Amino acid sequence: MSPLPTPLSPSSFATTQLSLLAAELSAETAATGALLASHSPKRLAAAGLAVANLVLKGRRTGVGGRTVLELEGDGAVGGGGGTWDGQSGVGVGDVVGVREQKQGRGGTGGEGRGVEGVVVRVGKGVEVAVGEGVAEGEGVGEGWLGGRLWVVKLANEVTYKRMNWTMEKLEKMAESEYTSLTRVLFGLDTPTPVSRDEAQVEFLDQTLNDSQRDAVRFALASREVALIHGPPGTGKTYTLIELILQFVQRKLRILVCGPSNISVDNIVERLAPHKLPIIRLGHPARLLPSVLSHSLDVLTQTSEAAAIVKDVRKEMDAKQASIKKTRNGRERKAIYNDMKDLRKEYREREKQCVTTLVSGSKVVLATLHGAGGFQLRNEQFDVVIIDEASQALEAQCWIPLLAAKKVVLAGDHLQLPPTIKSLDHNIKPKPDKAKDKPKGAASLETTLFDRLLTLHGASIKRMLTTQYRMHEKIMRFPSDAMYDSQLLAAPAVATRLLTTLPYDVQATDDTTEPLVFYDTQGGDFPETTAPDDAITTGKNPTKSSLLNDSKSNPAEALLVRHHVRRLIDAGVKPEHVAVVTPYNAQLAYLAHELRLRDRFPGLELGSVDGFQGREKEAVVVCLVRSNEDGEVGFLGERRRLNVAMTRPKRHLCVIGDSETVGKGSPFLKRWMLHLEAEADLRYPDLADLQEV
Ligand SMILES: Nc1ncnc2c1ncn2[C@@H]1O[C@H](COP(=O)(O)OP(=O)(O)OP(=O)(O)O)[C@@H](O)[C@H]1O
Repeated sequence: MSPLPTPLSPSSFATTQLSLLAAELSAETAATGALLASHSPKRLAAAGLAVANLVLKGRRTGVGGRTVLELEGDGAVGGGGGTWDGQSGVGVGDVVGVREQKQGRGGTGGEGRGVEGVVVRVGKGVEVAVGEGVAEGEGVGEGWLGGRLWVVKLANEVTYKRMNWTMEKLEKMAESEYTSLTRVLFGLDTPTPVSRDEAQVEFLDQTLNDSQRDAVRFALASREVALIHGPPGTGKTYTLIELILQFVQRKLRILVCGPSNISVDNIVERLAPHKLPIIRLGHPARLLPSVLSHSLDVLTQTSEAAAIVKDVRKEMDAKQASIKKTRNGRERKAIYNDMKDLRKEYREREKQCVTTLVSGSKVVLATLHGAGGFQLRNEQFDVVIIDEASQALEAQCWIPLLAAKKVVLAGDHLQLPPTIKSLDHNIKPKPDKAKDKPKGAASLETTLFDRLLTLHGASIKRMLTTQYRMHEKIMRFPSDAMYDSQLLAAPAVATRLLTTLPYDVQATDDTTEPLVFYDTQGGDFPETTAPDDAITTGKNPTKSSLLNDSKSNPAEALLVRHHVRRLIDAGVKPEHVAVVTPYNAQLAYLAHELRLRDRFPGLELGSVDGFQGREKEAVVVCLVRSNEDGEVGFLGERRRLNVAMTRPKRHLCVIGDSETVGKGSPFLKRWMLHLEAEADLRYPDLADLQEV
């Protein structure tokens, strides 16, 4: 990352962001369009981008009067092969298309009728709240919705609107309008130095460790900006809860945001027991059930403040009933007019109710996107806290920041940044948009967290150093290679093994060993490039390849199966084991060729990127790359490897070719040497891995 000029003009920053965002949306739309045009629903499903072979089981009216389609796997087709298994890449909150799945061979995802909607639930099936396009009477057994269906992720243009609006506002802002926070965040001013005396704090939670206390003190004392750097498992959220309580004690009003609903709900859940007046903004369908009692939408119907709304609702219902009774045209018209007035009154009272609820809350929580809603338009906050800030686009962070006085960002810039499609050279934005991309501009991958560290240096940051997740031996390499050897394993986790799980696990070579390395060097475990219909048909040179020359390694996949079986045979529950690999083609191979999930129900298979923020008792990491040229592709991104190796609590098993991988980068070389020296090193024999 090259250092950004200091200081940076907010207006030219905004101009650059607007072009980058336009290129990103265009890349996202182009990628979706190309995939749909060139692949069958089944292939897209196999790659985790869609769910195929569904049927409509029912429909109901959801929150906000929207139609919710309840879809389930088609029993006639049987399991596997791309049917819904609860673990595809489609998740709650995603914008998706529900489409007719044409029968027969050769059909692509671009064919068939469809509607757009938002996923509101996933589980055995998938539920989608749809917008326009589903006829009222259309339902099970009728129209195209009565046939076989599939669900595919689409580009979400809505998420760009608020970012664009925010950047346009910043672009046009006169210098005299900049807040002191804005000036500091662009390096026009330096942050006010923090004096030690200001930072006397009586901690409410006595269990906070020293680095957590330091971070809280610093974030309380800083005037404009504080970064809390939380490496994996170091209690970032734990620390933020104390910080929020301390701010509230100081009579400050707080807005807490995160890039995803789950990041926000995580905080709501942990804040709830403290009985503060808190409000969670956001569509109830997208919130965790456990936080619904704090949802603004729900409170607008159930709280005391909601009484004024209820009265009008009753009157409206009564009028509605009286319309049915009267046949006189003039009377009807009069009632309709009354209804119109009542509806207006209803909306006004609802707005008033929202204002009462929001302004009465000490802590408001919303996604970064949600913070741009009408509910917060005239609200002032003393501090904005952004959790998982290194997973958020900077333009997204500015949605709550334009009017803020102070910001606390929590995150880890040494894990993966948000995924940026326009950086993927396999996806070409439309030619007319491509020219908008400014030369040498910062990338969307540079987060606010990164940029501020480069701009103001480590003095605006405090790092949490005790981790509560990994066995000491699992932690050692990431600590040394990524975090300046600063991590410490909390005593409760430092020596934890699978054999001390709270159920019976046999002591074996695997369960008593926190770090295992199967070195597949020697050429018996070669990688392969996923066969891809976009490549093999070669009909259209612009169309996108489904797995983007994703790699798989069938022999290493057998080794994964072998190791997972050994763990499970020793008594480890499948739900306590995850297999993580950077390559989607390998995931598809494990899921569909070896059918690992069917064999070991509860076992989780995931991509490294998708597993960020998660943890498991035992994790098998399969590196896949094995070739003579020492090509490692995106294994070369050390933040990705850092995420992969910091997910397990008690057992990490790495499967990889040390010869190939070690050539990839100095970081990978160092990791391979570390594993050879410190792990239980095994040289597998392909002959032992066949199915028995
Ligand atoms: N001071 C502490 N004493 C005891 N346990 C702690 C302490 N701080 C954090 N923990 C525990 O460590 C675990 C991780 O905490 P938390 O979820 O807050 O971490 P995080 O840094 O937000 O996680 P992630 O790495 O997923 O971002 C939790 O189980 C939490 O209870």
